[in-house]
Amino acid sequence: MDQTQKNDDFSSARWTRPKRFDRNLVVIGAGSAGLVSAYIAAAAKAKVTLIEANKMGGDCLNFGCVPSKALIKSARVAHQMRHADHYGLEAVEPNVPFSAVMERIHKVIAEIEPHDSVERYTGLGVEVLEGYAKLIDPWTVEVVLNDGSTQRLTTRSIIIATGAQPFVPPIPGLAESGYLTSDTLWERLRDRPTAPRRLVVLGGGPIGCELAQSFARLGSEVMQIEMAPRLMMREDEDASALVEASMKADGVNVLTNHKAVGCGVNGDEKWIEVEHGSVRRRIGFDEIIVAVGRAPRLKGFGLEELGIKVDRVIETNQYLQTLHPNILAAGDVAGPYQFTHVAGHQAWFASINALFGDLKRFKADYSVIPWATFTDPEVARVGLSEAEAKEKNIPHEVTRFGIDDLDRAIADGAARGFVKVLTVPGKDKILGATIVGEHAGDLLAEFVFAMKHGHGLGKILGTIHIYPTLAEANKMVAGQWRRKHINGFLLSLLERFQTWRRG
Ligand SMILES: Cc1cc2nc3c(=O)[nH]c(=O)nc-3n(C[C@H](O)[C@H](O)[C@H](O)COP(=O)(O)OP(=O)(O)OC[C@H]3O[C@@H](n4cnc5c(N)ncnc54)[C@H](O)[C@@H]3O)c2cc1C
Ligand SMILES: NC(=O)c1ccc[n+]([C@@H]2O[C@H](COP(=O)([O-])OP(=O)(O)OC[C@H]3O[C@@H](n4cnc5c(N)ncnc54)[C@H](O)[C@@H]3O)[C@@H](O)[C@H]2O)c1
Repeated sequence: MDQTQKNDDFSSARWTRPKRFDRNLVVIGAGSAGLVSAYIAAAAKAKVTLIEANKMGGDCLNFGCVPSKALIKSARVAHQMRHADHYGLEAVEPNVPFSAVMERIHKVIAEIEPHDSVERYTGLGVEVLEGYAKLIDPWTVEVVLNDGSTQRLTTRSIIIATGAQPFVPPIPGLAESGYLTSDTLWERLRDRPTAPRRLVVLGGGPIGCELAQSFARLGSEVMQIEMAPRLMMREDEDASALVEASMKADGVNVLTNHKAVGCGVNGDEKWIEVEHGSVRRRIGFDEIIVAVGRAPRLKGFGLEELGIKVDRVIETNQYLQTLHPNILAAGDVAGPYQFTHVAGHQAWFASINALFGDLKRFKADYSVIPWATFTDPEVARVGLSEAEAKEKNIPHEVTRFGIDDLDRAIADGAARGFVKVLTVPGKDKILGATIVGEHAGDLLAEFVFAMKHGHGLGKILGTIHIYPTLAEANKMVAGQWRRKHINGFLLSLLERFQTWRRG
């Protein structure tokens, strides 16, 4: 819906537009969306101010992608030590000084921090203010700086890039049980000598799965509670089944179809009550991580006062403009996806439309959006899943190659998973691809590129892939598609030709 067309009550005419502006652009939030927006604006020679209330780099660097991937790596090494006999070495039970694992995570964050730092962005020509921003009118932003002082800025355009935060469900007793979230766990568990002994992970989405598997591999007894019938509901059943089997093999006790209904503390013993059908039971734990989704940060900084709807995400049009066309939104706060690379992608549209929208606007393009969940095996997808194609009645053909048959995967002891490609019936045009397996997130790039640039499976088949690599799986699936579509008439002609040539 084009927000710029409606809601006269809050049209900009209600406020007095300054005759001139201090800045071209103010960006609120220095996470993935805000950093990229500010970077592009500075590159376009705009006077741009970036405001961050908490940590430069936002959730991805400080609480999300970076710490979780660093944790996954340590957990994977522990897993490999435990299963070293698969590679002809002696298997050993790893000794896990948990605080050292956490220290490494903080070192990794510190090593990446300079990429997103105040110094770097200042050097790029961005003015960075550390403080909390609030919209006063469609062209004025007030910042309460970390030193307690206040500053008011006037600007032609504003980008809201305030991100999202863990959603905490209203489960009775949860607050009293002292729950952890992705925002808090990296600090709260930092100095522990060992991983929590009994850990409940609430939620079976990407965060829940990545964390549950990692903690299990680092020695926790993990109970993962998911109210849906399976883990990773957004992915096809065959993909989530492989992940679930692998998590169970790692010792995660996966309880699907279980809804958390209450928590409590009896003396030193914390418990969570879960409901499965009509049966309720209590599970004791030492720590609980809540990972049941992320809610956009929408309230408390002036959006409501400007009439911008804040129900679920910031309502924007296809150009990422709110009902005030000079106020735009990007990243988790705008939806519909919650990924760092999508936040960065939206930032291009938001910043270009913010700076030049009155001359030319660009619609945010969501036609080819990839993502991966970094469980072991990884699950990566671009475009349609099989379930979505069926649900939307989209004609499609499925071609599947089992990675268990791939030379390099066999040599690496990683012979599991698949590449599944959906194509237009009778054509090689790719509608979607799902890869489950080692490095699936990296392998998917070829399909993302092909879809983005309109190349079909024929082009992938016609491309040399290095032997022996995991990437050959992409060529294999294309080869399988080709074999299904061989022209029978041509083949019989060929056979007759060869027979004739033998005399
Ligand atoms: C555990 C975990 C793992 C993840 N793993 C991945 C992954 O592997 N790959 C992936 O693509 N995505 C991953 N994500 C998602 C990814 O972190 C987010 O999609 C991404 O950080 C969104 O960026 P953003 O700029 O929209 O918001 P954020 O990174 O949340 O940045 C918003 C910033 O705005 C600031 N802010 C808010 N309000 C104000 C205000 N009024 N004034 C000033 N500043 C304000 C906040 O302090 C924050 O720093 C993960 C998330 C989590 C939690
Ligand atoms: N690798 C990645 O790219 C990556 C990794 C982590 C997070 N993320 C992003 O962060 C977003 C949020 O992830 P998430 O895993 O927190 O959320 P999610 O919404 O993807 O999954 C939450 C799960 O919790 C379940 N749930 C909700 N309430 C429950 C209850 N009371 N009891 C039991 N189960 C309950 C839901 O059924 C759902 O399956 C993701 O959608 C993704 O965009 C991305």
